[in-house]
Amino acid sequence: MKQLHKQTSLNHRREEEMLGSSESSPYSPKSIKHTRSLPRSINYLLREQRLLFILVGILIGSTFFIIQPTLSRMGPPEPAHTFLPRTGLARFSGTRPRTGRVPVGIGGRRQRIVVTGGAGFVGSHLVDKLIARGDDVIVIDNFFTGRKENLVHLFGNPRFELIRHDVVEPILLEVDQIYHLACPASPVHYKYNPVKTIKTNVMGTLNMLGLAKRIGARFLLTSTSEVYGDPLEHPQKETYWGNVNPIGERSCYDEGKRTAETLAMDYHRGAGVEVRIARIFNTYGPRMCLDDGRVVSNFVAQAIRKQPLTVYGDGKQTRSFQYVSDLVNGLVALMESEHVGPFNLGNPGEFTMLELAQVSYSSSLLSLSFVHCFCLQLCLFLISVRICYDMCILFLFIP
Ligand SMILES: O=c1ccn([C@@H]2O[C@H](COP(=O)(O)OP(=O)(O)O[C@H]3OC[C@@H](O)[C@H](O)[C@H]3O)[C@@H](O)[C@H]2O)c(=O)[nH]1
Repeated sequence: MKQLHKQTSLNHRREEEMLGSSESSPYSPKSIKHTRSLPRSINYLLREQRLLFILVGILIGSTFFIIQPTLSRMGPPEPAHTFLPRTGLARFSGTRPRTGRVPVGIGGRRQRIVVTGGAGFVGSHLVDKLIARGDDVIVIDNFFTGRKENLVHLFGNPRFELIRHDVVEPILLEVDQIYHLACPASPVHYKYNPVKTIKTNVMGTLNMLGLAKRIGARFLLTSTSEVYGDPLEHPQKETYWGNVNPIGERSCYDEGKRTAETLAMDYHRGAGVEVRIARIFNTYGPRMCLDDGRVVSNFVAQAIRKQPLTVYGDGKQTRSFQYVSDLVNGLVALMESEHVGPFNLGNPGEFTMLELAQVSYSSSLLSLSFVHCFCLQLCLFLISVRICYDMCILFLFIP
């Protein structure tokens, strides 16, 4: 401590001496530099028209920065499929620019879309379509019936995000469109926990409609043909109000979806939310679970396992079946249209469950006979190759 103190005092003294000497000298190096460098820099600027070049450079730079935002607004025309929301924010801000305010560096033309239930059978096909056309897609799913395998091919895609979230809880996101699919749809699954099913339909739809209202997004509800209950009219038009049992085993789904439709229309009429309502009829296609419990997957699973096909009741009840890609095209077309709905999405051709069973049975026979045929031909080919080989050995090497 002592030594340190000593050194400090010595240094202090040296500094004082240096300061004193510089003050006492009338020509300190600093002041000389200052007085001489100022006119020299001005001279340098004025020589060889340097100042002129600097001014011209500033002029060109400012012109570019003034004109550039105007040019970026005059971008190429939007592709036919893009939709830009005209509600919500437009009402609050009077005249909303078509692309909205987007941070620098983000392409303002792409749409940001939420798909609830996007890891499910229909949802994952919808996500594929939206990603393929160039949109940014956020999937919300609680994986009750949805599976990550349905979306695993999109995991590396920078325009895709997956959030594990249950729609019965609120969530805040900034998007242009909301496709609301989240709800178990197979009778086996929705009857498994009926209270949860109706909660998902009511609370989940309420939360997503609240989000749509808050951010000015367009909202599409995937309702169901089951809102017609046990219909007394065939085929069912959208104007038919249905024949639904409010206390039955299926009511959690039927009445849940009917309430969801009511909520959508109330938000539309009361809060000006742009809604679309699709009533989806029976659908089939890839990514249906074999244990889904619906008639198509049941028949396929039974045919593969060579079990008898189970037809419930007398088998005379009719259904129509559409392929999943047709449904997805319909959902997107409805979202982009001006039709609020409700709008039936299905195949117009109906047939009975007995007819479906017959078709499934003949198809399974066909596929079996094809496999058998192929195996038989393969065996014959291998046997003939072996015979040729033996014959060659016999004639060439045996004297
Ligand atoms: O193994 C089976 C399964 C089902 N069925 C019958 O096949 C018919 C279709 O039943 P599904 O379970 O496939 O589907 P449902 O038509 O009852 O409900 C469906 O309707 C439309 C969608 O929106 C709903 O998500 C879905 O629940 C019913 O009459 C059912 O009794 C069989 O005969 N055998």
